[in-house]
Amino acid sequence: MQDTFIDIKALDMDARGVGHLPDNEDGTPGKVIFVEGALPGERVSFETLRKKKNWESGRMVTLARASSMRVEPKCPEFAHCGGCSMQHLEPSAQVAIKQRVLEDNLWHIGKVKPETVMRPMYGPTWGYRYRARLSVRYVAKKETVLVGFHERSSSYVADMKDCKILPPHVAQMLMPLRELVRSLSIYTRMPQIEVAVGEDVTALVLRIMEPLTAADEELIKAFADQWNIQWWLQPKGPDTAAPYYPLGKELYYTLPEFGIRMPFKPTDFTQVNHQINRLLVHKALGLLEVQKTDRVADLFCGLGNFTLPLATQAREVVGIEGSTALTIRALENAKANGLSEKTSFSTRNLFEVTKDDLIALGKFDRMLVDPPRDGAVALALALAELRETHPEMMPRRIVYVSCSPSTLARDAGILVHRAGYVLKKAGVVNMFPHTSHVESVGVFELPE
Ligand SMILES: C[S@@+](CC[C@H](N)C(=O)[O-])C[C@H]1O[C@@H](n2cnc3c(N)ncnc32)[C@H](O)[C@@H]1O
Ligand code: SF4
Repeated sequence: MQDTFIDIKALDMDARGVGHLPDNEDGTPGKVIFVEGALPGERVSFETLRKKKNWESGRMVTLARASSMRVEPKCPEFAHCGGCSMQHLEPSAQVAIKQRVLEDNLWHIGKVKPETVMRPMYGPTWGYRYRARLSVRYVAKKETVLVGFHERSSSYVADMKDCKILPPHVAQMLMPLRELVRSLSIYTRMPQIEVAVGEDVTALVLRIMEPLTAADEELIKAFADQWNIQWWLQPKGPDTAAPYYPLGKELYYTLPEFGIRMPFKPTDFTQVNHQINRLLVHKALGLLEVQKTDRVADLFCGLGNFTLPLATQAREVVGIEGSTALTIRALENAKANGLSEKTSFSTRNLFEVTKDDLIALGKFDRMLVDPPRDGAVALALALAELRETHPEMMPRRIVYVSCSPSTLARDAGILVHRAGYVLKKAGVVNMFPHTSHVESVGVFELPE
């Protein structure tokens, strides 16, 4: 059978090329086709993997016309590993596409346009992933253990011998980790290893479903000595993770611009890379235009990543977070950095925050919001209601840091069309190069 060729017009959120089959004989448009590995501007043939009434998805077979933006993927695992989806696209074109995704979402979902689209923020392009969850699987057929990310659209673990987005010292450990796991008595009972890189130490959290034997303990201690890492053991949920060997090392990152040092646990939420985090904090605080006399809210504050730097500039900062463990860490970190007097923290489910809660919290001059993927719809609605009854209590400026352009767009729609804010600026942060994750920032202001 002859291959069907199509022209690729766009890229979808999973970095698949999007094209159409030719129009049908009755004049109706041909099916939409999503092609893995194809880029906008290219002409490709494809092999179908899924077929639905209105669309098909598949994999590129022949590249008849290549995009000028196509580059050779740096990682040999790229073809099968699900960790990256855009390595075949020139890095600046990846960012341009993410910016388009952000603007399209803001317009189509939120019906808003920023007054200014900010220049993208760049961090390191390779070796940036300081936090990662690696899956561990024993493959009986091959008599081997795999340690790595999942394969593309599958639950299998990729046969990942190297990785270009993990820091080189972590990537170098991938093969030795396979050997280590295989040599342990419980090699079928350890489903994952979490990695967290601090400034002085790299922690590996070993999820164990059965206790280690004395011989296992010797082996993993020798590994820690050889690779200069700290083992943590996690027998059950994330709260059970505890340092194991060697003890006395502390995982932390710093924000030198603000003289802040942040200890953290490897299972805590921290931004993916310390360098880009420094830029993000610098940029977000600049956009918030904090004044010395301001009372500021940091919502979804985690361990205080924005709260503590804010406290060096504002009169008072109130951090609110859903996880008790992180709230406690934020309190400890404020104390360790001499910022307790200017900060307070509490645990609250912000997915249920109401107008009355906002009134009870008191007036904030500015607000930093950094929610998980679900966004902050309850907050946006609460602010819209506040406008009706207590407009004097609304924060003048909001900086919204987002890891999901669609929920940012939804919340931006509410903030602009119902709460009366203006979307002054929006832009992307290239926090996750080569993946389809889009990190972005929006700046909202009340008109004078
Ligand atoms: C993207 S992280 C930001 C953390 C922090 N701002 C930082 O930069 O490290 C989102 C935070 O929201 C918290 N969170 C998730 N669901 C929440 C909820 N329903 N209410 C309050 N906080 C929540 C998470 O625990 C996490 O700390
Ligand atoms: S996640 Fe690592 S191993 Fe997988 S494709 Fe990306 S760079 Fe390669």
